[in-house]
Amino acid sequence: MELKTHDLATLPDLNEEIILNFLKARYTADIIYIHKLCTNLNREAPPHVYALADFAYECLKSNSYKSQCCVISGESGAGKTESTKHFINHLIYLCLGNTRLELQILQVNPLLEAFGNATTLMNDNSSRFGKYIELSFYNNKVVGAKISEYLLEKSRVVFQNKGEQNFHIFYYLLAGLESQCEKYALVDEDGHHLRFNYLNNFSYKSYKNLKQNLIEKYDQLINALNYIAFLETEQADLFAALIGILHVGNLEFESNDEGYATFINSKETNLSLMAISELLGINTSALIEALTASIPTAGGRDEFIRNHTLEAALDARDALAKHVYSRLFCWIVSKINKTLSYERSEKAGGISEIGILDIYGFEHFQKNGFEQLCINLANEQIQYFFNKHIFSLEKDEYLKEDISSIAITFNDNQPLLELFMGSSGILKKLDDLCKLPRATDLSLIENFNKEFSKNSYYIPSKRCDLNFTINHYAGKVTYTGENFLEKNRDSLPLRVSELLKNSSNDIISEIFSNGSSPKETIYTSYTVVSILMKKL
Ligand SMILES: Nc1ncnc2c1ncn2[C@@H]1O[C@H](COP(=O)(O)OP(=O)(O)OP(=O)(O)O)[C@@H](O)[C@H]1O
Repeated sequence: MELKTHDLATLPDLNEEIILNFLKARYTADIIYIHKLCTNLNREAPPHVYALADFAYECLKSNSYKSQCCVISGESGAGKTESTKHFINHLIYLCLGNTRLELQILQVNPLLEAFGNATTLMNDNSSRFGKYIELSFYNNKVVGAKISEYLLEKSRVVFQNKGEQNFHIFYYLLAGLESQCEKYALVDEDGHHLRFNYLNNFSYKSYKNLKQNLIEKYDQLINALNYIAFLETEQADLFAALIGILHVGNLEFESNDEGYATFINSKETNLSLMAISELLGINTSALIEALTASIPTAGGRDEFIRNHTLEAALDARDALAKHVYSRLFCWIVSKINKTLSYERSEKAGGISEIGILDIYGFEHFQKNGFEQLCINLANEQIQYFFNKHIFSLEKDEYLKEDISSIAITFNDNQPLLELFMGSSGILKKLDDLCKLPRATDLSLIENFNKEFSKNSYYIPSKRCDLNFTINHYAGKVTYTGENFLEKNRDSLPLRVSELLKNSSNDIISEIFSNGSSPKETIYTSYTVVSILMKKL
């Protein structure tokens, strides 16, 4: 096929066949990524992510160092993360990138993807967090970078839906640390691979075919960690903590005659207990006590030790795993930021920034939970931002020029944002009910149905169940309110966090010594979406 144009939008007819033939022709001719075509606002440049990066860079230079922001959007699997990487790659190319800092910036993505991405039904490498990357420029050269991360999907650490996986890092470690399988208790006393409950869709049969690839990924990860200045001792503590999390998932409990949780003593659970003591560096008999009973807290409601039900013990166990993982993730990001930071005072005045926002795309699965609700709400925010800029501002422009005959209509999603984030909206109700000890997921959904049924964006279930449907800009999505309260509370028993604070694993004790991180308040969903809104 002869390529008459590089811009599909200029073709008179456009269908799937034409698009695929066009892409194949470009691929065969090897003209997909050519940096030099997209420089100095080249008029001949094709519509391309490189051309966009070039445009941002030129605006920054020509606009007296005016900072720029690029928002990348699209549904899950659309190519946002890949585009972000190409965008940054081209910016570095434009700065004639060859400094150590620039090479470090290029290593950030594989590192973050190992810890923050996972295989989902829609994408083998789906981002399970949102990120905003700011590159700082001084005299048109990159002098530093900063990453902000949002709303890591921590529930994935303890459970994955059918056909999905846990965060990539766990599989890289299983392959990469195989030669040290005894140290990490990856095999039992007969030398058989241990099965980890937190990798619920993982089978060692399929792992055999993937192993080589996973080892390569592990090696790349080590390179990236070394390059971004993670010390060897830090890497050892980090990996110990991560494998420790997998062993936490193998702690099992049962309900005794009185309805209280007791630890199941077995060969497997004892092996994991020993591994936890070694890897997470905590006293495991104190851990079992902390998972099966709460002690009174100063000013708290309880005066006596309260034994946990089986459900409460399992929740406490999973909360431990989720909190350790999410704090490790924050720790990694802050460590990266330290390496990539620069002395602001030295360069005061002439600094400008290009920011790139890449969040997880809109999701619509067969079963959608609290995580999908937060992700889709964040995407509604981005849609609102687009509407405002593309339609509203365009409309104002027309009116300014007295062109009133062109009717511009668009679906304004502001009422939907109000439904969620208004002062008596869904998120406020959720937070309010989280404070009531007797509230249940069912009473929460009943409350939603009572309050919001009249809102055209909210459709209650016809059955008396936990489902409700939201009329999103991208279509209707039915959510199940299962575990909404628990996930929004996101609390860690005090005794467990005390144990972690005193851990002999240096990273664990560090990340639990600084009190609760700001994101771990019960207002999780509300806060995160608000922060994102401010960024836009
Ligand atoms: N420019 C590209 N070149 C080649 N493959 C691509 C490109 N963009 C996307 N892909 C393919 O599509 C997959 C999904 O892309 P990507 O992870 O960037 O999607 P996303 O929009 O960030 O999704 P999510 O919201 O789930 O994170 C990639 O793993 C890759 O296989």
